[in-house]
Amino acid sequence: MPRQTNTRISEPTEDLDVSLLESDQSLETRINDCHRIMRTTFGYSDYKGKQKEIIESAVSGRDVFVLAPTGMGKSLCFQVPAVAAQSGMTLVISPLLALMENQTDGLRRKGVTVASLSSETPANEKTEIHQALSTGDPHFRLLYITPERLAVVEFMKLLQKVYHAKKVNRLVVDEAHCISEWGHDFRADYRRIGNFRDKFPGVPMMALTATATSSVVNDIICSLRMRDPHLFIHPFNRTNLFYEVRYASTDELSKMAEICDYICGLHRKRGKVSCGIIYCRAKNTCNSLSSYLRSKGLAARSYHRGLATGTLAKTFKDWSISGGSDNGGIDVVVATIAFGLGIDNGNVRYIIHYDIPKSFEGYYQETGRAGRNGAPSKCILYYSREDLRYVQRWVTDEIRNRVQKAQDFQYPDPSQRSLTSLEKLALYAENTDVCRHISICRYFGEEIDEKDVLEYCDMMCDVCKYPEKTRRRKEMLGEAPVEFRSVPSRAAHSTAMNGRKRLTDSSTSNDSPLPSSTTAKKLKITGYSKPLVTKPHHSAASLLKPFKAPLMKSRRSITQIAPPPERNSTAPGPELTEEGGLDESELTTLQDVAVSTVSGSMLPEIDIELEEPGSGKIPYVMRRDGMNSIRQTLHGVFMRHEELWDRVKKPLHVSTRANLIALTAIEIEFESILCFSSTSEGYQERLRSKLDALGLLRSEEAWMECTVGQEGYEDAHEAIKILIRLAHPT
Ligand SMILES: Nc1ncnc2c1ncn2[C@@H]1O[C@H](COP(=O)(O)OP(=O)(O)OP(=O)(O)O)[C@@H](O)[C@H]1O
Repeated sequence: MPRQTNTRISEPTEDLDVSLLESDQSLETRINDCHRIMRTTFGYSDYKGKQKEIIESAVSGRDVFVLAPTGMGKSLCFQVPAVAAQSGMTLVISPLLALMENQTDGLRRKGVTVASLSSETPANEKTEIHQALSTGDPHFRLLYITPERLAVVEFMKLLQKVYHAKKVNRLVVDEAHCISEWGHDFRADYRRIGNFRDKFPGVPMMALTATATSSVVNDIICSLRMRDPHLFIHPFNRTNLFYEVRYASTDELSKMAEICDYICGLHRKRGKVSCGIIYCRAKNTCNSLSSYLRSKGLAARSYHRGLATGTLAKTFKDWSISGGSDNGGIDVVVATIAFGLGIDNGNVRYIIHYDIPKSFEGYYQETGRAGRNGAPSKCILYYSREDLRYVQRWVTDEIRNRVQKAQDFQYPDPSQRSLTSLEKLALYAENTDVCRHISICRYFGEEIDEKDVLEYCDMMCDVCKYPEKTRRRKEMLGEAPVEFRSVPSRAAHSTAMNGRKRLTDSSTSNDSPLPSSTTAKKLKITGYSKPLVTKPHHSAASLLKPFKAPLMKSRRSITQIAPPPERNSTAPGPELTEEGGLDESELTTLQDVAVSTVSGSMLPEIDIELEEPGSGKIPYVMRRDGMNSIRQTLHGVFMRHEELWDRVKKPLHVSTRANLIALTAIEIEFESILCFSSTSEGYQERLRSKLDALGLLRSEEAWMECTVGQEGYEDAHEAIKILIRLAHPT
């Protein structure tokens, strides 16, 4: 990776059309204006990191590439020149609406005129922005857009007007790693931003990211067609973050209880609420963990894409209230990666990864939400080989699909970077010898001599602070590390099994490799460890109690159970498709399901009744039918695959099984369907997808923890968790 960090202020390169630059003021005046704006508008007494040099380079008209750690203050690098310019606007491309909103709100509070254009912008606001653009000289200093906007012809025409009036000062690409197919957050529309250079020659560019390896940096520069960009590469190290890996069991209860204890302990120690984020891969895990934490008195809330936009906005707002629940806000957000990029709250004191992120970059980005005001903060990663194996399988499947597609359409072989990144994250987690700060920085290509460890870590990781303890803890992982293998490429397909090779081979990893000292300790990932069994924590007990199913009249009402039908009953339940879903011909409409359920003979008669709903938004009959459909589907699956009962790990009498299925159905209906539905249509939609997912219960994957991003499996696994929990009450 080019390591140019030269801070010289250079005049614009020859091929730039200088007449298009911000104003006719001298460079010195423009720079001084920036310094003034930094102090007056933004209220900072001084620059942070290389902000000054970056800003100076930008106003000189250069293309600029900024690679700086999370929380360094990258936004200021383009906001200050944008505000300091006497006229014209800066166009900012941002990947997430929440991120755009975050920044525009912040700028408005500082009195900056700013606009944002997205699918969520109200029609009247959109019209106003279009009108402003059509004048050729919009009044706003910054316009935030998503990359998709650059494909809107009408918008591009308006932009041409502004460009011809010489009022497009700069194009900024925030979170630029999204451009690169090798970046962890690739977005196809980002790839097309490069056309901007052809359409608007001479407009300087700035690309910023916190997570890019050398190949990603080069890819971004090429894709954007940046010209001789001035590179500013900051060290990745975040000295105020304490990194710790906890070698976790797959015993969810212990993990949840330990997390709860950690948070409560922190509150006690600091004498006040401490703000934090817990990252989970699956939405359902977010829901279970946040309910658990709430049951323990913490103000916790879930944040994931399964929730309504309004709910997410409120959660974000409440979480941003300084002092958390002490001041009417919330203490902790339990989130998927949807709560990631750009989340900027200086008070975040801890980040917990409940399970392994998909990539090293994702881990770095997410931990980067902590300690943004410079105060010490903790980052805890729960790691188990079982969990790693699940994610590995998922990432491998993704690559396999892409290899297949490449084969079908004669595309070049896809990159296997995602698997490499996951492997490196596993190496990081399994390592107990090398300082975690050093491991992170090395991953991003920094060359570090271990004797310089003190510059990187002042006892701010478990390896440096308590090496013995860390090593002992790791021993609990057992003797069966996980083996990583690349997916055979197209070329290798012909020689099928010869395609097996280690991912850390230079042939598959075109990024700066981890130094030999680390790679030498390559994981002997050869199989899978036995689950690590830790003693359930005392406070986990309450989690074993079934969730209250508020709409159920009483548990007593389901005790009279008619004998279930024989296994080869002549009244089978809905047929399952090859993929494990419900056959559409069997279940054309929910009404069909309901009728077959209620009048069908396959379900044991159990006297269950839901209580009349409080809000009454969803008709009672619909709810009852929905719950019965769930029962019927569960019943059908377990009848056909009786071996599944073995997985419940408890001998159950047939009547108890039926009872258990009924209780599970009640809870699923309430927790996963009703709670998320405000209209009958929404309810039916959710019910339908839930029923499809329940059909997957017969597949192996559904019983595994790895439900990452696989909607159906996530739902199926959630149902299993409910069933198992209810089967093992304390
Ligand atoms: N010169 C400065 N002095 C003090 N604080 C600053 C300065 N510049 C920025 N900050 C603060 O640093 C924090 C991080 O800024 P910002 O969100 O721009 O970081 P970032 O580098 O974009 O991080 P990420 O990549 O994680 O989104 C913000 O709270 C911001 O107010």
